[in-house]
Amino acid sequence: MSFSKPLPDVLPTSLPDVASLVDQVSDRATPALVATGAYYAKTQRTRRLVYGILLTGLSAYYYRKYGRKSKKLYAEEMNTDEPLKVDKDKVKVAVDGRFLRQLMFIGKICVPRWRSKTVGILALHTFFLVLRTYLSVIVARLDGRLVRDLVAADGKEFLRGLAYWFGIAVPATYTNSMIRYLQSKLSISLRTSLTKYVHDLYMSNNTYYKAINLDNRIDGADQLITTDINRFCNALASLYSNLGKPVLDMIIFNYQLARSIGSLGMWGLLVNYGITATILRAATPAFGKLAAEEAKLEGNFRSAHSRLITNAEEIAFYNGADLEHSILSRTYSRLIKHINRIYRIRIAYNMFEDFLIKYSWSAAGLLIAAIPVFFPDLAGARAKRQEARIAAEAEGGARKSERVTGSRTQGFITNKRLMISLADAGGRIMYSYKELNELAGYTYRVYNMLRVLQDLHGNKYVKSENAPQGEHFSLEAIHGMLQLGYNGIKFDNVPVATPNGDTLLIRDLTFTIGPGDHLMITGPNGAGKTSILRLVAGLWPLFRGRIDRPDASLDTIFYIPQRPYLAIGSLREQVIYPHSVEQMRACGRTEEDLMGILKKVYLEYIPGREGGWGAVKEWKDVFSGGEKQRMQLARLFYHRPRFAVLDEATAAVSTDVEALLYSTAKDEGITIVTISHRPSLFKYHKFLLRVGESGVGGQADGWTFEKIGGEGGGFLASVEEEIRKLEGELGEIEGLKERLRVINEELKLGSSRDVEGELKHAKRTLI
Ligand SMILES: Nc1ncnc2c1ncn2[C@@H]1O[C@H](COP(=O)(O)OP(=O)(O)OP(=O)(O)O)[C@@H](O)[C@H]1O
Repeated sequence: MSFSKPLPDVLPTSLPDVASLVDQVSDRATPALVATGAYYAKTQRTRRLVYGILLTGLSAYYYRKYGRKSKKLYAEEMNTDEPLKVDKDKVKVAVDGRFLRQLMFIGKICVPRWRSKTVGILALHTFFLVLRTYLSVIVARLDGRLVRDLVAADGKEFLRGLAYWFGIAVPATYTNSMIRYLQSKLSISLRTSLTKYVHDLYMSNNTYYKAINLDNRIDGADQLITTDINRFCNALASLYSNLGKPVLDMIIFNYQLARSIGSLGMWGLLVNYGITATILRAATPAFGKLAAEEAKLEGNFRSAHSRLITNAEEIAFYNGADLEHSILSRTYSRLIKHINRIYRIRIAYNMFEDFLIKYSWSAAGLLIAAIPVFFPDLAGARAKRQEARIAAEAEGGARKSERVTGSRTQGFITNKRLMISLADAGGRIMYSYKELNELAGYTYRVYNMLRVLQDLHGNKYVKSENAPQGEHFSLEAIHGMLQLGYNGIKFDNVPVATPNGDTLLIRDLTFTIGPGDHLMITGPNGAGKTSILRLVAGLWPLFRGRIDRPDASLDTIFYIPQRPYLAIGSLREQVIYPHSVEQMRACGRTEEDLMGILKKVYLEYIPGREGGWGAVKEWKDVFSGGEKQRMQLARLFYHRPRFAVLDEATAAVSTDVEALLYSTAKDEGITIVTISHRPSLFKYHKFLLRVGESGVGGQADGWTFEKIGGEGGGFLASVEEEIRKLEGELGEIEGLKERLRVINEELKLGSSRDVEGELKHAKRTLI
């Protein structure tokens, strides 16, 4: 469609490249792992052969499970050429291949290129994470040394160790606070990229309108954009440090430990991790799904409140507080019930997790740290070297045993501290699994939102599952053409149908108006009058036919909708909407000009009453219904378009303002298209389009287009019809009068004078 604005350049146009990246990595990783296994098998001892086979087997297993399978499984879903199908009843969230692919898709939007601020923050963050791990190793060693000197009662060395301890505290604390700071910066940076991208999509090509009116795949876009993106970014940034740091810790500490506790101890540790991870994975409840559900319920609760604020006056007039109260309570209790369920699930899970990670791991850690003490032959290279050195240096006897004890104490304390850090790191990785699950939930929601917004931006829709059968048109087959640049409005065989294509409102509409051809559109409620404008504005899909219309700029065509809209901002901005103050100044318009415009619509008292042009208020609550409509007319005179489309825009203004509006508009060379039921407006127009007439097969999808006052007496015919209608209604009054008189006589309630009074009143009301 010619309205289209190109998609932002960061848009991943298709996903297969991401998917193939995953595949390439997996394809390369597997042979590399196989080769590593083979290397171990060939060059080392039998024990390493077993490790090699184990490693190869494991990697092949995981690749088959999550790599290839996920590619096939999710190929259709991840294909951005096809609109995304969202099953709202069945939330599919888990830490699996689909999650990784969705995360990569979003990641590409957050970090579109390597030379970006986010990558800089990430690099700095990584640097501090590595530094912290390095400092932890130094602290562990220092701890061992301090205890050794304490046991040996070596005061001088002990004090020196203490000095080092304080020396390390400064970079260590700085590193810790930098990590926290960079984590927040990372989250903000991710959020900024995502929000900017979403705003670009949402606010162009009428995507925001389509998301609400034409497609029901996402609920509560506001909640998704304001809250879910934020949660996603926080979860992702915290996961990076919560997962990145412990993973790094594990590698470095394991390496350090291997040098002390020997490879048996190391493999003991790895087996311990493997078993724990498998048990936890199997036992972890579906936290991702629960988080996605929670976010949805939060959204419902929030939107119930937003609706109340938006419609406060209407609800108050209806006295609808009780019903609205029950709606609010219901949405809140649904949310709380769900949150309570999550908490209950967490009690058992946390107990299990703590037992497994804190207690069983500590016991395993103590056992492993004791290996060099009880089985010196199985100890690591460093421990053996140290023992040998002591043996060579010591003269023997008591002196040797003292030094051996000191060394063992130092080794044990260092190992214990490393084990504690390792257990902590391992624990955090395991705990992160829960966070990872929650991240999967937010990823699912954000991914769906992004994909649906991209679809809508590119006019790709998915028909509702509940759409009635036998519909006339399909959102998946839009063949119409909307052409800009025409000096008039021209419809050529355009069917006006509801967006889901199930109702044909007007059959093959064809008419043309040019400059000065003021058009009035009339017809019964729901016949499709406003829908004609929706098609002209490009809001609804044009299934077939062709529409030619002026360019989309404000000085060519201007719409005044049925429900007046008042924007956030000053009084000045209400008149010039959607211009900004800068645009107004650039056009050379002043406040005096604005005052002249307000005079035309009899609103010149407003700036004085409201405190000047700069006053900022909630204007929808400040203006009366008629004032709101007159403000809309003021906008029309400010923009002076070539064509103005008024949808019941004068229903609440008095007839004198109405008359002035039409004569002023015509004086200013504005061609008017009016939607109205009121025959009194006929006289201002040149053409009349009636919709909702009897059409093919007696359906109300017919229409007539005629010249008012032209040949065939279209206008006169309509006036005569109106007179006939009024006479019919008056005839009914005569009948009622007679009936009332008879009843009054029967009831002996007196003369018909009071009845006549009633009737006079009724007549006055009618006229
Ligand atoms: N987003 C939508 N999706 C599906 N149907 C819609 C949508 N918006 C409006 N409709 C339906 O389209 C039909 C025509 O609506 P339209 O607003 O064009 O009527 P109208 O002739 O302007 O009525 P009125 O005189 O009451 O303003 C109505 O039946 C309405 O329910």
